[in-house]
Amino acid sequence: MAIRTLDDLALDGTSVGVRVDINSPLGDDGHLADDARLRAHVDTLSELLERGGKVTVLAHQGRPGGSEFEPLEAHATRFDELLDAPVMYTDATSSAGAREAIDNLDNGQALVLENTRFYSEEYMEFEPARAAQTHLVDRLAPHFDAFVNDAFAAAHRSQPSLVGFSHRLDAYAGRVMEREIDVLGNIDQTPTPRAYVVGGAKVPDSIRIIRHGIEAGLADTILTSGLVANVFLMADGIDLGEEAADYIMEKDFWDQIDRAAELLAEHGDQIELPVDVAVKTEGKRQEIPVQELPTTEHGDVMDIGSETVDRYAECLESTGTAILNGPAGVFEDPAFQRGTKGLFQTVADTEYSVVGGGDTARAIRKFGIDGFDHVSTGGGAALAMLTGQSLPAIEVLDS
Ligand SMILES: Nc1ncnc2c1ncn2[C@@H]1O[C@H](COP(=O)(O)OP(=O)(O)OP(=O)(O)O)[C@@H](O)[C@H]1O
Ligand SMILES: O=C(O)[C@H](O)COP(=O)(O)O
Repeated sequence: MAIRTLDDLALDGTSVGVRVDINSPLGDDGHLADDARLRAHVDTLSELLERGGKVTVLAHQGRPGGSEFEPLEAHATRFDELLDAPVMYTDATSSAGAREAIDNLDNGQALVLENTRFYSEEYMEFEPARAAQTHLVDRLAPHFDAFVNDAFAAAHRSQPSLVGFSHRLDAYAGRVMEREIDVLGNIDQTPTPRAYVVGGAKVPDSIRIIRHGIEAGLADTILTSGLVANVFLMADGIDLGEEAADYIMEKDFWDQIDRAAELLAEHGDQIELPVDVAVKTEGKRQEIPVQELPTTEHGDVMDIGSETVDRYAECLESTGTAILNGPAGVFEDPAFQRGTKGLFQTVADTEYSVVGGGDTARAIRKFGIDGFDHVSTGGGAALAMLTGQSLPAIEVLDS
């Protein structure tokens, strides 16, 4: 891949359109509940500003109709605090007013445009050449001298602001994009043996990651946890009880039990399942060996048990690379954090560790776990890369 980076971009009063991904969880009153994605882009934006660029930031927040579909004013205010340069905001994306604000920027000043998804074409996916003709790109491109894409977390979307500008302007990867491509695009070069530590609740995605990891020869061992492990346990013939079965049914994951059974039949020697689990009994955590399931009084299976954490830790001791996606349990509930905390700490202590997933990254921050070699900013994008798919917004940067 030949992707130009900020090292290849000469800046001297240059007007740069920069696509970032600052799509963030919002509090009830619309404030930013987590600014991690904004902080991730500080290096790229500071570098462009310090080197004399006139920086216009494009980004989305939420999805049309969703509760987090909000303006970017709070994001602009936070950038103003995080960056050593003035950051302005305009509540327009490509109107005459927005274009005038871009043209009025001085060297070293930044402007955040309004949520790109307030404009309807932005929530559609196009071939890059067609995306370059959309109104948003058509109106803004003449006001930029160059385009920087730093929005790795949205790189799996072929939406206008992500793939269109690269057809009209010289395009470069920002520092976040560069590092993500470097790490996730070179997983096959990391120390072996490799373990995929797969948990969380997106069972179909996880099963795709596991199959690709094994079949592409990337993963030597799979350590399952979270809801993913529950599905594998059921596929292995374990009766988890009525509540767990109802939950799998409610999530429409019934057919995933067959997918998991196929994987166990083909590659069972590489896939580890929990030996004990934590359930909710009268509101409290209770750990039960898997062989003792189902018990009549317990509720849903909410976490992996301590014995499983120890066994997985032993396995990771001889692992060169651990790739982690998905919490080991319902970590939002204090009674079911133990598995996630224990397992994540062990992964962080592995020789080389890579982490992907929005909730996974949130759990890491919540528990203050340090020591990972790479924490991806991407959820769906990291997942797409780990399953060997090519990402449209990265493809168009390849010159
Ligand atoms: N045993 C379980 N039963 C039900 N839910 C679980 C279980 N274990 C973990 N979870 C849930 O999984 C969710 C996170 O899983 P998910 O697959 O979305 O992670 P991620 O890939 O890091 O996140 P994102 O989707 O934001 O990229 C958490 O909300 C957690 O409560
Ligand atoms: O949060 C994400 O994964 C990215 O910002 C992409 O958002 P989307 O799934 O709404 O396109």
